[in-house]
Amino acid sequence: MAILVTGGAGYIGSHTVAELLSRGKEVVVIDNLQSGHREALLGGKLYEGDLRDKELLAKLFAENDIEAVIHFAANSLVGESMKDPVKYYDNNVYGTLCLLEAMDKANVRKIVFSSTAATYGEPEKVPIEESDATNPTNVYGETKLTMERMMSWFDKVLGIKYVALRYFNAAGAHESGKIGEDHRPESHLIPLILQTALGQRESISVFGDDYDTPDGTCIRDYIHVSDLADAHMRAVDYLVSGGDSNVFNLGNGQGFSVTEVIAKVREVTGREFTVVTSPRRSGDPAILIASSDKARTVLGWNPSRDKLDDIIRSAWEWHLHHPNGYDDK
Ligand SMILES: O=c1ccn([C@@H]2O[C@H](COP(=O)(O)OP(=O)(O)O[C@H]3O[C@H](CO)[C@H](O)[C@H](O)[C@H]3O)[C@@H](O)[C@H]2O)c(=O)[nH]1
Repeated sequence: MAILVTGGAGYIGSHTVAELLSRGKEVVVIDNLQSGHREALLGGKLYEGDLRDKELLAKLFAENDIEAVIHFAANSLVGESMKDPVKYYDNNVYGTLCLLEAMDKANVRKIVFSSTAATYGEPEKVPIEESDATNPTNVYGETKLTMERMMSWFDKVLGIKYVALRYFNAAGAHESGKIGEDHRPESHLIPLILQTALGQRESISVFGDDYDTPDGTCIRDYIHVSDLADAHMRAVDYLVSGGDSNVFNLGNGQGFSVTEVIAKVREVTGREFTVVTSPRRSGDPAILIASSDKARTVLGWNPSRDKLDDIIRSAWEWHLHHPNGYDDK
């Protein structure tokens, strides 16, 4: 039986496909290649198309014996979501509805999917636990929370079991050096600093140095993308072995400030570059740190690449050898 990976050509999706393949699993991917890259797929059977294409989904489920679904396909830019909410509700929420409808028709009743720390909004306390209040401060986070709520009703009414994985800040690249992060446009901190270290950007902007943190810059919990991929394997195994619907945070439980991340990039790359201070980016909480105790206890997840050093080293390898991302074959 196969695992269906939606959005399998994207950043976290492609690392999860690589992990599934290395474990000898049969993999089917659906991706509209809007932000994903064909070259990011190290294997599997690709259906190029959109989740909202009900005919394509029906064909995919008819042609393959799907055991469980791992659902990544979504738009995930906070800023864009505040300019174009229609796009986010349509692709993220309606796309998920189409997927759940097709799963029900095909009698596939297990789904693991990407949720986000953005479901919490401004946290009440850190580290954040899954039982803490969810008050998204942007459309992107709201659509992901809506997807979680939909899943819980599809469980109650139709018996579709789900695991929602709330990622904190995904970073790093695959150890093979073959796949890594390539967003267009890029908006994430670590790839932007690495592009600056490569000389592709004039400077890196620090968005705000007057936060209530020790050095005044925002603190985030960076987690290696391959550790995220591993958590997806565990979540599928958990559902296959009869686990009930559940929500898990995925982070390291350790926070690093923007200034600390920049210092680490200088250390790892040995390169000098210009850093400028810019105004705060709207909607950025000062500190986001996960409690991942639940994932550790219930899923047996133990992120091994838990040092910022490993994350930045692997990302630097990818950027050095693919300065133009997947355009460099
Ligand atoms: O040029 C930059 C880019 C980012 N930052 C700062 O670096 C930190 C990390 O920013 P990212 O954009 O890399 O990540 P976010 O924490 O904003 O976003 C992450 O969490 C979000 C939810 O909170 C979404 O899930 C998103 O996809 C995910 O990358 C933030 O404090 C941000 O202000 C800068 O100082 N300069």
